Amino acid sequence: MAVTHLGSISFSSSMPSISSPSLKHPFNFNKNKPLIVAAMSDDPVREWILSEGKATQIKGISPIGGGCINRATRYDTDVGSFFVKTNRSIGPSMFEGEALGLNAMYETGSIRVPKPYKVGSLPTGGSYIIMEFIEFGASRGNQSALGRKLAEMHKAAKSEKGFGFHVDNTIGSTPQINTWMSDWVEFFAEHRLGYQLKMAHEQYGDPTIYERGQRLARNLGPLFKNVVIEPCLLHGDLWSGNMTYDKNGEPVILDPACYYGHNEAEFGMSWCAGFGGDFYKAYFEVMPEQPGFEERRDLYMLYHYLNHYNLFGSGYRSSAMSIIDDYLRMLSV
Ligand SMILES: Nc1ncnc2c1ncn2[C@@H]1O[C@H](COP(=O)(O)OP(=O)(O)OP(=O)(O)O)[C@@H](O)[C@H]1O
Repeated sequence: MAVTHLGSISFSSSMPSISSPSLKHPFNFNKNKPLIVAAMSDDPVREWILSEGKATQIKGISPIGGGCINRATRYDTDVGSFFVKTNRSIGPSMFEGEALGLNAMYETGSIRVPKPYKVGSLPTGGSYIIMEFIEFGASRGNQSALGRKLAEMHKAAKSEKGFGFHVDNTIGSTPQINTWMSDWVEFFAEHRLGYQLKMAHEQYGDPTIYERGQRLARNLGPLFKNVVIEPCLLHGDLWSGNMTYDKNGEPVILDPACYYGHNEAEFGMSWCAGFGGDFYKAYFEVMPEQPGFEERRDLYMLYHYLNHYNLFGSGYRSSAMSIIDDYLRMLSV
């Protein structure tokens, strides 16, 4: 099994090495001392919890429902609980992307996110991620706190590399390309809209949405007039299933598809996020609304509608198509 070092966090995996200088290992893993894994343990999750996790006893293991893609489990130990997700068929790259995203958000010290501890391969194939277990309270809570803390995260984490992320990750189970680019409009046109449009064309043989969508993607410029766009750290998949509150009522965000992008792109899933007036008011107090925000709302939703079309089929096609047609009319292209 190859060993990947991500700055000072270490993930055992078969993936090539990637680096992210901001990452820190929760248990003071010594980055100068490579982790040598002679043979893969039969149960690497248990092994990690009982070694680097510092537990001496696992008191209980229980399944957690709610996720669609992975199996989620709670491990209760004498040093507290751990949250573990496993995937029986996909290698560790998906969880590495999740861990890098969680860690980047965690490091901002703004909104609460579970701290990632470990990613690795399973001996039977597949992969796992171990992270901090968070005791949840109500699933709906203070919207102002959510808006303010999300904006604080956007404000705190800026990228010097431009728009993109350290690794490609997934949005749902669709690949999300995060190759760094210096221009946001080009990034969004190519890696967000362009990628999904190509997928729809290949998957469904849908030249209409492809051609009209590409025409829109080539003509986005006027929608960004007089806007200063900084690469902010985005959760990337912020809908109600990925937001909750801890038992103290603090907002928590989970299961990210992080990248550095235009902050407004964070609202692309707002059609199933339940953001209300209090949320936006608090958000804009920290990250002021920019000119043309309302005109760009649908554009950012389009990416996610296209992704839903690609993931779940034709039920989402008409939403995507009508957004594209409206913009083509508005922009006269
Ligand atoms: N750190 C955590 N601590 C406690 N419970 C968690 C934690 N992270 C997630 N959960 C719970 O576990 C469930 C499954 O997690 P998650 O949604 O991340 O799974 P997934 O299969 O990767 O996601 P999805 O299929 O929704 O994309 C969630 O509904 C959530 O309630």
